[in-house]
Amino acid sequence: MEAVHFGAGNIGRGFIGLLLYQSGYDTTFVDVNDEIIRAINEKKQYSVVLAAEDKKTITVKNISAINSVSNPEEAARAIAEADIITTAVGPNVLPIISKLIAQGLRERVKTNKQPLNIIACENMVGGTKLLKENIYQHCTSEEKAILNEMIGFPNAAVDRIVPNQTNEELLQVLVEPYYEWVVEAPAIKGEKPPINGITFVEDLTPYIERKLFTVNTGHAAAAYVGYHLGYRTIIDAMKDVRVSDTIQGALRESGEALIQTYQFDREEHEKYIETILSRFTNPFISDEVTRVARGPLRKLGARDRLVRPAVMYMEATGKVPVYLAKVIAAALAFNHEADEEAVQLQEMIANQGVEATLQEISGLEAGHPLVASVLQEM
Ligand SMILES: NC(=O)C1=CN([C@@H]2O[C@H](COP(=O)(O)OP(=O)(O)OC[C@H]3O[C@@H](n4cnc5c(N)ncnc54)[C@H](O)[C@@H]3O)[C@@H](O)[C@H]2O)C=CC1
Ligand SMILES: O=P(O)(O)OC[C@H]1O[C@](O)(CO)[C@@H](O)[C@@H]1O
Repeated sequence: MEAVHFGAGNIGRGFIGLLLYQSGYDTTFVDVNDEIIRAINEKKQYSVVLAAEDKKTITVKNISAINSVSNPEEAARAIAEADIITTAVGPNVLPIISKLIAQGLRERVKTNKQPLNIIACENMVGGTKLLKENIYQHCTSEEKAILNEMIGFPNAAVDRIVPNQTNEELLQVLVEPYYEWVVEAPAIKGEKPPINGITFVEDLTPYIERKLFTVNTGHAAAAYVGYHLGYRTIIDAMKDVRVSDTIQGALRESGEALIQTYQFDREEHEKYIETILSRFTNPFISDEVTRVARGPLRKLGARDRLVRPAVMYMEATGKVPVYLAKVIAAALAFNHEADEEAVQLQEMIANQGVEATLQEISGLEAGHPLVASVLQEM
């Protein structure tokens, strides 16, 4: 079985590539980082190390890589022949890879009548849907009609903490042992992809929202408040009671929103929160606050991990969140100079003020009580 995976980064190598290998796929990574691409083609394998006491190491084999910028024809050919396509490139890159995928699918449908599934593994609601919409922008109506029959675009939720890597061996990846990959079954074309480790569900919405508004909301709280207080790593930030109190409060608020919206069992949800918090303090992982805080414009978006649970909380309880407002305020203050979105955010604030900036990024209308609550925390 042949897999094409876009993005040979932390999640690409440390999570999706690993599971594809363990399920019997030969994987072609498509990326733009020439150093990584050359290393994959030269070594033809890499190690995944589990961040736990025994540092269990798994060797991932049967891999190759293509540079989509210098060799788009070869990448399109790989897409045409693939049995599964996955991505872990970041939400902002999905529109960029869509033209190449459309080109590959156009070649594919001329000769290959097998159904194919494309799964975006990104931290967002509706990642594959967004990718599909972008692919379809490059297709004619006739092509879209054919793709509708042959290509499945299931949305997915992926959960595994993979920090930035500082290993001597370039391709080696350190990952937390925990993982969860949930895929919506009804959108699949043909047989379900035989990937060990995927949980197929009928309705993804509760799963992705529970994950995004617990793991990622809590992690973002640690990162933004931790950065504000001068911490470099998540584990150090978590030791500060001002950070841990804010996380607990933010997860109580997002938890209330999730429980009331999706009728999750309260006790089960509290256990889920505890598991998540213990993952943030894994002593075998050193995760930088600037990695977890990366992309504040995206993270302050209407459907992302801060504003959406805050609005859901207001809809569910009629109250304005306090702790989520604190985290949104800390996110607005994120001014890390190496982060393009943080620089852009600070320019927006300097030019038009905090209130107008928050409204523009989050889509909250003027006079929204959440905006007032955030401004109080600044
Ligand atoms: N690192 C983590 O713990 C987790 C990350 N995610 C999600 O996974 C996605 C990837 O994140 P990471 O692996 O951490 O990022 P990363 O930065 O380590 O990897 C992204 C990869 O995409 C490549 N890329 C960039 N532009 C490209 C293009 N035009 N074509 C092909 N490849 C391109 C980069 O060169 C890089 O190798 C994001 O959506 C993230 O939110 C989800 C769960 C956990
Ligand atoms: O990958 P993003 O969306 O930029 O955000 C970082 C977040 O993703 C993760 O990498 C994994 O879910 C977390 O470590 C963190 O909450």
